[in-house]
Amino acid sequence: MNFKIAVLAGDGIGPEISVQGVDVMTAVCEKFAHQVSYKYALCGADAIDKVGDPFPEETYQICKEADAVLFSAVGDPKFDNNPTAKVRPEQGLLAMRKRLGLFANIRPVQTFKCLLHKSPLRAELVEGADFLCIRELTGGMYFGEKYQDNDKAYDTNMYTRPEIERILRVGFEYAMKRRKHLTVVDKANVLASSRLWRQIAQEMAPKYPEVTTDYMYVDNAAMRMIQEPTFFDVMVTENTFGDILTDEGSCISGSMGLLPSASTGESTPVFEPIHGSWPQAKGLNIANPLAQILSVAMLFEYFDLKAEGALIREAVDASLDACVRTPEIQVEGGAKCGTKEVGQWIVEYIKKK
Ligand SMILES: NC(=O)c1ccc[n+]([C@@H]2O[C@H](COP(=O)([O-])OP(=O)(O)OC[C@H]3O[C@@H](n4cnc5c(N)ncnc54)[C@H](O)[C@@H]3O)[C@@H](O)[C@H]2O)c1
Ligand SMILES: CC(C)[C@H](C(=O)O)[C@@H](O)C(=O)O
Ligand SMILES: [Mg+2]
Repeated sequence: MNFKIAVLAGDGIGPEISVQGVDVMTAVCEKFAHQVSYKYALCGADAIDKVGDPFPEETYQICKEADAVLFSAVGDPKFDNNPTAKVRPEQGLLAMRKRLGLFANIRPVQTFKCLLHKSPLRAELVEGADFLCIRELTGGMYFGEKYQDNDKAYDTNMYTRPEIERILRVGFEYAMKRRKHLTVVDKANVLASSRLWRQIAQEMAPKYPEVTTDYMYVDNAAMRMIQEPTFFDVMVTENTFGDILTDEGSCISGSMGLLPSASTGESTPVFEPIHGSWPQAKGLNIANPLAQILSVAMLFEYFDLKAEGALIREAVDASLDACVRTPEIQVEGGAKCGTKEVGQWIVEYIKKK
């Protein structure tokens, strides 16, 4: 392959983890004789500060022309603490997803054997948990009509049939490739939008007779995820619910810094950690780069380059086993490692293989 990669590092810990993702990408490309070139582009608060737009047109063009985007994180306290700011870093991320038509966000929730005790849940409970959350990414409340004044505000949770059908199809197809169990997560007992989701899912289910399809209210799903995470194989849900449930999912793995994702759809796919810019950790070399690095593994797998993805996963497992870990998942008495040390250990492992 001759990869053209757009790199959007963003804000907070974004630039630090981005470097590690790029270095891993380069190392794997060298190993497997792929060509790779990078174009760096502005987004988020950084882009607002520099050009006044969280997703400048130039960034869009760079993404559009790339084979894939390696995205890190956006967000800054100066906007988080100013609820009336009209231009916000997160709008850049949403604009990227919308303009690239990335309606399907694949968020795997997995456990690592040596990290089972790092979960706030009992190790025996999370052991073996391995599911995908398919999160709809370009619809719902995030993109529906909004209004805000000093006395009233609303967001509209709107979904159309084609939007629902295409994301459910992704859910059924992933279920077919996995353990053939799809859980449709909704709030159909209250929300009209959820009732349409459930109606369409019921229409589609007979086309996938091998898949066991069940329906679960989101409040129950939030409980079941920590009560019996091994219950799930593939869950499919709307934008807002998927956002919330996957942060919860990171507690199954043991850290927010472990969950990668792939945002796919009509145009250039984006590979991005599920976590944010963790501004408090900016520049401290403590952010876990594994969510970013595993996003690179998902990038290769998206292009059906399985050995490349597998090598990254092997290197990540080896780093964890060797206790080359960032502080939040380090063992007592373990070596002091940071973002760079973990990333570069993985790069060296790949080079030596
Ligand atoms: N995709 C994105 O760019 C994205 C996602 C979520 C939040 N945000 C933005 O990030 C900013 C901070 O939001 P937040 O504090 O709610 O969420 P966050 O994900 O940035 O941080 C929440 C907590 O998760 C942990 N964490 C996050 N990343 C980690 C990593 N790489 N390694 C280890 N631990 C990690 C930390 O304990 C942190 O306190 C806000 O501006 C928010 O809008 C952006
Ligand atoms: C920053 C925010 C817009 C974003 C989302 O809600 O989609 C983030 O939380 C995520 O999970 O990627
Ligand atoms: Mg989120």
